[in-house]
Amino acid sequence: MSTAISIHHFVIIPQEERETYQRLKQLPLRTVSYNTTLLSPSKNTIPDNSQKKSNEAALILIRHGESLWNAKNLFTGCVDVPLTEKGIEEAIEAGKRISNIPIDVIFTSSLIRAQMTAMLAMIQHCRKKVPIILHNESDQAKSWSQVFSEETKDQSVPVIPAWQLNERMYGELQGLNKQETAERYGKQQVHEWRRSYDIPPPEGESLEMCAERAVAYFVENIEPKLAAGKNVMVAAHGNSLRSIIMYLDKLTCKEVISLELSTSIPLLYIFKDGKFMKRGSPVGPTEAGVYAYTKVRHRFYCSTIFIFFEFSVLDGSLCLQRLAQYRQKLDDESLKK
Ligand SMILES: O=C(O)[C@@H](CO)OP(=O)(O)O
Repeated sequence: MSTAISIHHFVIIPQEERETYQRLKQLPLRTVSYNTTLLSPSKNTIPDNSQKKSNEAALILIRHGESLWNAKNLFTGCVDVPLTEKGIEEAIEAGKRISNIPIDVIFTSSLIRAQMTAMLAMIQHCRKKVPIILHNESDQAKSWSQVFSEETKDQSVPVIPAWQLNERMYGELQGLNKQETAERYGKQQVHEWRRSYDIPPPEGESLEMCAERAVAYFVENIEPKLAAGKNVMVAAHGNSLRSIIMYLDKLTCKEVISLELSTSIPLLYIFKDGKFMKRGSPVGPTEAGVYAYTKVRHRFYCSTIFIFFEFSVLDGSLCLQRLAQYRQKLDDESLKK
């Protein structure tokens, strides 16, 4: 139901950003009418695929929310454990942050924590398309999960599970407590097993070995979708995503050591002309450990205060659009640096 609502958006801009904002205020703006649904915090601007330039696509990477073994501080690797309640909330929150970005296809690992995260996030999506897991474990599984209505297919988003995106196999550390393992083998040794590029944990995979399958899968299966203009979400794991980010950002073996990913924080990349451009997280305040947060955007969120008051629909929507343009401008500027 479309209900008129009054909202006025005051923005207090930090001194050093005021000039840019003044310039942005002069930009010509499309007027839109909002209904109550669209005015919820995560649903203020809805880009449409039809407006998207064909040679450009969005890539969202998301590490799963907190798992039961994350909460117990156990090495998990390829052991298939579900999310905690906190992990579920994190996934829902992540979904709110990306709810305005149209998603054409989702890739997940074959592990339940990544799949839960993708599904819970999609429930928040403004388009309300249904994520459907495409089972490919056997021909029968494929054939038995077919959908026979084009209209229903249109209202769904395919979810492709791939074991290649699984967490790195932690070998004989799986199920051990991280703190106790550090006490037993020494902090330095355990840090090398956890974060180095080429030192594998006992009987497990190094990041390099994990990259051999995860990055190869990304290049062969995910990049072609992006090149075809499809927006893709990848729900995976701390280390499989570290290896993919290493590839996207061309990080060195040394740089990747300090790359840490928070649980369930969506990272956004734009794929354009064969290149990946890192963007800040789509919406929301800064958080410790958010890898893709740009410096400029971080400063913006830290020093800007938003106050909402009742006013008119038109002024409210204009203000929201200007703010979105302002954020975009900050990201574009930060990308040039
Ligand atoms: O236990 C694991 O599988 C991973 C991710 O949670 O841990 P680490 O941070 O040590 O790579």
